Amino acid sequence: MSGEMDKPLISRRLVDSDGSLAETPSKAPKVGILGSGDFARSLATRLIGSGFSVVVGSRNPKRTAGLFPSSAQVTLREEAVSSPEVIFVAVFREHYSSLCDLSDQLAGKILVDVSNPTEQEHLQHRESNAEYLASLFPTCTVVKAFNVISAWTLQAGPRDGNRQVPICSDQPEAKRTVSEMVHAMGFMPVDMGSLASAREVEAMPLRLLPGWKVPTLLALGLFVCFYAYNFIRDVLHPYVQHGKNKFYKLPVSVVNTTLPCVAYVLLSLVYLPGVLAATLQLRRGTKYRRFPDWLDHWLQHRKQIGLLSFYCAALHAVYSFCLPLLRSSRYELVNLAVDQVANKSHLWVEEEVWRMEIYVSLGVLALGTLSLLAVTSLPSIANSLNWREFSFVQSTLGFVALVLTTLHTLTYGWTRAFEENRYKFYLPPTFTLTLLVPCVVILAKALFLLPCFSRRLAKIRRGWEKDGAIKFVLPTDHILVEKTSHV
Ligand SMILES: Cc1cc2nc3c(=O)[nH]c(=O)nc-3n(C[C@H](O)[C@H](O)[C@H](O)COP(=O)(O)OP(=O)(O)OC[C@H]3O[C@@H](n4cnc5c(N)ncnc54)[C@H](O)[C@@H]3O)c2cc1C
Ligand SMILES: NC(=O)C1=CN([C@@H]2O[C@H](COP(=O)(O)OP(=O)(O)OC[C@H]3O[C@@H](n4cnc5c(N)ncnc54)[C@H](OP(=O)(O)O)[C@@H]3O)[C@@H](O)[C@H]2O)C=CC1
Ligand code: HEM
Ligand SMILES: [Cu+2]
Ligand SMILES: [Fe+3]
Repeated sequence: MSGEMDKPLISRRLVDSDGSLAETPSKAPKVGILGSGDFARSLATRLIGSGFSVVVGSRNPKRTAGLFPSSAQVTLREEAVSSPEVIFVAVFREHYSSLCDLSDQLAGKILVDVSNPTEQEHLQHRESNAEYLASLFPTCTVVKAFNVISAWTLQAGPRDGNRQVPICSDQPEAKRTVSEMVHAMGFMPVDMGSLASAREVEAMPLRLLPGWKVPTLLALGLFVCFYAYNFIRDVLHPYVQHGKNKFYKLPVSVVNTTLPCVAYVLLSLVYLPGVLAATLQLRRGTKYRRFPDWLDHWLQHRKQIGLLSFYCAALHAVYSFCLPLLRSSRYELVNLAVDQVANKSHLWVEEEVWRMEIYVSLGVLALGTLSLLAVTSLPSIANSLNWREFSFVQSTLGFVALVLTTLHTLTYGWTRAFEENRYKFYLPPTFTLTLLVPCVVILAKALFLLPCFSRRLAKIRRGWEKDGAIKFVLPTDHILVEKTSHV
């Protein structure tokens, strides 16, 4: 623990309440830590690096002292808590009660609860760890902070990973003191209100990409269905009907027929809810009524569905570039050449050449357009665009990508939908199935461009209502209002 870590991040300075940097008194403020585990060690190192002086309270200071930076004072718990005003409690919830012996010395001080419950603990206790700590020490002020920062991030400094530290407490003054410390350590304090929010703050590290669950399951479901369908058509059918072994197609060929279908269907599912919402608004003649829950949810998950579509499309492009490299395709090419030499024929089907040149070009253009959408969905880029620019890329260019993909698929499919020998076990070629939803979306969008519809829709979206005067009806369910999507 040398070098970088010893250098103060914001040396001997503290952040003033108004956010400006102010000189601290020449004596470094003293901070206490109870516990000598992984978190306590990282915290002590970071605090010292940020210009604080640290005193650690351990049940066994002799054993643990060697693990801390030399400038940290490691001592018995009773001794450690006597002078600092702010004391971090870096022990697990089940050991909080062991601190009760110290309650006299702790009276009037600020206790910072950094603990994280396990998922099971979180479900088991209705009361958050911080509130439990507050109930054990009624004479102290408890502040919840730092639980979302891992010991590792504390060690490595705030350059990588999450910089935000949610803070809550019932005492604004204590919250401000801890916020200033968070700031001085190079992190961003985020005020989460009173200690009643502690349960929510403690749930944060338990989350694993919640907005992605349904879209990911949807993509996986589509993948499995299309893969099975393509397997039956491209592998099982030749095997059963003609005794041909085409199992070599499983890793690349079948995957590369499946991925683009998933990408295409997902892309159309990004634009379908907007069409459904517009249809509902047209039918109801007002925008002041909530959409049904399923539609609302769907509208809110479009970003994730779109990014998954982009991911599958990008994989499809890479797989497609690899096709000529495959041994199977080289053998087929050589066999074809041998056949031609034997028959002295010259193979150049003009229509096939044009078809492929066009569909590959359209595919590349579609992927290029989708990349723009993906890039603008990065928060740093989205923040630099105004609302109109963002909606132009997301709504207009996204729709252009859907049209380009449809043309790509149509030129790829060409007349195959009408050739009888393309129907394996009476199953139509895969691309015909994927065209259904996108074509509905494109037709509906075209329909909404007709003056009669577009004018009415524009009026409705400006607040006009079918029944005459503009009415502003507050939804009965106030809590849900903020989460409601508006199209
Ligand atoms: C790769 C990729 C990345 C994506 N990233 C994001 C992302 O970062 N964030 C995100 O939200 N979505 C993202 N999406 C999803 C999608 O692009 C957006 O949700 C997009 O805005 C949907 O467009 P839409 O036209 O269907 O719907 P909307 O833009 O919701 O509009 C629906 C219709 O209503 C019209 N309309 C909307 N508001 C008004 C109004 N006030 N007055 C008049 N008419 C109106 C529009 O012109 C449109 O015809 C992404 C998609 C993809 C493929
Ligand atoms: N590790 C991490 O990345 C993060 C940890 N946290 C939280 O920090 C707290 C500490 O975690 P961590 O440092 O990883 O855990 P450790 O197990 O490494 O350390 C816990 C400390 O608690 C003390 N302790 C252990 N048993 C008892 C006991 N029976 N009675 C009293 N004190 C005891 C010990 O200190 P001593 O022997 O000196 O008394 C020990 O060093 C937890 O609440 C955790 O949720 C929060 C965010 C991230
Ligand atoms: C660099 C970009 C792209 C290239 C080079 C490309 C190339 C190809 C190729 C070679 C095929 C034929 C695959 C086969 O022989 O089985 C194909 C089919 C297809 N592609 Fe693309 N593509 C691109 C982008 C896209 C994008 C962005 C989408 C959709 C979002 C897409 C959707 C499809 C679909 C649906 C099919 C038909 C699959 C089938 O039913 O067999 N492609 N593409
Ligand atoms: Cu959902
Ligand atoms: Fe959700």
